[in-house]
Amino acid sequence: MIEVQNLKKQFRQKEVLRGVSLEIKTGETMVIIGRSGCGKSVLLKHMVGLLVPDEGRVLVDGEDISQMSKAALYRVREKFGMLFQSAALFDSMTVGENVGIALKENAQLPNKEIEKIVAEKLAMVELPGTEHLKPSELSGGMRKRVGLARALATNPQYIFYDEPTTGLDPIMSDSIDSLILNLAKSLQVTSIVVTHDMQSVDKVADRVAMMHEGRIYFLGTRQELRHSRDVIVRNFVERNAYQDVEIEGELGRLSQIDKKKR
Ligand SMILES: Nc1ncnc2c1ncn2[C@@H]1O[C@H](COP(=O)(O)OP(=O)(O)OP(=O)(O)O)[C@@H](O)[C@H]1O
Repeated sequence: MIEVQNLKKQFRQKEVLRGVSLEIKTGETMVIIGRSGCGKSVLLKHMVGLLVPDEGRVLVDGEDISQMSKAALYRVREKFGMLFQSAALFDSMTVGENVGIALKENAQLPNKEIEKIVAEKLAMVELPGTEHLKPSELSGGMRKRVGLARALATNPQYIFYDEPTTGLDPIMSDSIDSLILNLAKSLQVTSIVVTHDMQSVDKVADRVAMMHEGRIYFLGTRQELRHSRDVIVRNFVERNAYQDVEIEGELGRLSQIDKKKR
């Protein structure tokens, strides 16, 4: 279980997290949504110990990772698999080498064993037998799958996905969502997914946390999200980004009229 408690983070003058609290239960898929720049990635980075909070803390299975030593954090991170937005593959290495990199660095396994695990993980992401390819030979969707196979290599308990479907066409996005769903079921991992993509929310989320103005504004199941009558939630869900601009424009116009009257 991951417990985020009253997390605050400021960059220069900008308060990005203003007291975020969130519990992610073992085995669930939590999807974090919110408008661009609202702090989703910053929250995710705190959860994996890449950022240190100004206030508050993050507990992973009861251990506070916020102030941990590097060595202790390294041990906790062995529970994590991370799929970053860009998939972050090394272009000079083959697919097989990319997937096996953590096993080579940490586990000190014999090469034959590493090859076996790499083949198994590539099969899990439906890319069997692609070990010899170079990342430059892959499509965007395939790169994400390889990134996911690499995240799975060390048998993580928690998988973090940062915008897993961004930049992919709808069919490719859907197949990545299916994969997230299948892995969550078959491996019983806890998944944390940051996304803008409402199709993904509908497909994979057990619960949804929507961030707004540095806090968790909505927390509930995907059905509750769909049925919410809250204007800010509705705006996001219906992708009605223009409405905010219209409201702001309208308020600006009204305040001008008000000034003239005075
Ligand atoms: N290391 C940093 N230094 C300074 N500012 C940062 C840093 N990391 C993030 N920010 C700022 O924090 C805010 C939130 O960024 P974040 O990447 O978490 O947004 P996001 O919700 O993930 O957006 P998107 O959906 O566009 O990826 C932004 O204004 C960003 O510029």
